Amino acid sequence: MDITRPPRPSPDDDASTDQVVRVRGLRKSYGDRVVVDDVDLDVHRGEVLGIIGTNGAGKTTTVEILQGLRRADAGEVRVLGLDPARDADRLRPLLGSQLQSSRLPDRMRVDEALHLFSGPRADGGETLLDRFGLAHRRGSAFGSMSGGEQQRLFLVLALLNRPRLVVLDELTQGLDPAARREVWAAVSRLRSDGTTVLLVTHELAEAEALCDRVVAMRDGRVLDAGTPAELVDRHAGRAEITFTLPAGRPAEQLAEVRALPGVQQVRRTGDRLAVEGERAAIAHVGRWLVGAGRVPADLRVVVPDLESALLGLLGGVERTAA
Ligand SMILES: Nc1ncnc2c1ncn2[C@@H]1O[C@H](COP(=O)(O)OP(=O)(O)OP(=O)(O)O)[C@@H](O)[C@H]1O
Repeated sequence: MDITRPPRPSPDDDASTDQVVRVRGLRKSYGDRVVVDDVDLDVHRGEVLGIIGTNGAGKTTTVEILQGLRRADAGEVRVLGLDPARDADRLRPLLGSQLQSSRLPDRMRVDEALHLFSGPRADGGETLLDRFGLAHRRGSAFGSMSGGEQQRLFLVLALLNRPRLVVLDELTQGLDPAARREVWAAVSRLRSDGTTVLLVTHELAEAEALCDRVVAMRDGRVLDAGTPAELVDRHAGRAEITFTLPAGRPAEQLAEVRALPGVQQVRRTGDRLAVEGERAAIAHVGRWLVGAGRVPADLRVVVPDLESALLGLLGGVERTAA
């Protein structure tokens, strides 16, 4: 398993006008503790970039530096061509943020919040409420809204001033599964609109569903970056397919399954097979079962996902350190 750092992009990459965020060699310490350690990050226009990783990995610190809320100790940071430390006033109107600890006064109504957060670039507050399913709540107090509605309101507020970059930090933390799905649907609408989004999350299913690319961090460092599928291919365990063999000749069937593309290991216990392999093996075993005449009732497939990829990545780091 290769957990080496991804290649550092050359300085010329900045020439692309599609680059919304460009970070090179970012460092930040609190006291003598380094919490962001030589981080490179790129966000391109129209993409949803996820930052995932362990607790205390430095994710929030990184996105707060990008927004000019904290100062870097070293490194180059450009957001929409601006240096957040020097140009915070010019940058702020171009960003839409939902921060990890966002909250509004319980008695503030939705329409009051829209008014309060409207800047000179604000546009289409009513349309946004409608799009995110909150039009009927415009007269409601914040404190009377469900967790999912509150988070969707934060999305509306983050979008109100037509930002060129939206930063979402732990958007679905503490939400129940149904509310989380509502918020995911809202973010995926942003994605299909081509909004550029930087999303910090612990929810790996969320990152997998919503992000074009993800950056995995631990202890202030980037471990790897790529599309969710690339990280799964590089670091997740194998796919596992288990089933009872269809009636026939088990020894021949076993040999056929072993020979299927992507299959790496087959264990047989009685008439039950456990097949391990690349994700492609799922398709080939499925086709073989259909060809064998009957899809077994006990067919079970465990597909490697981003969660197993992150665990594999963290495990790889530990093995390397040992
Ligand atoms: N103001 C601060 N002073 C001292 N240490 C801090 C401060 N803010 C954050 N830290 C520490 O820096 C480290 C990185 O914190 P950060 O919030 O960036 O991590 P994170 O990856 O967002 O973590 P989590 O997923 O738990 O929110 C943590 O160990 C945290 O305790």
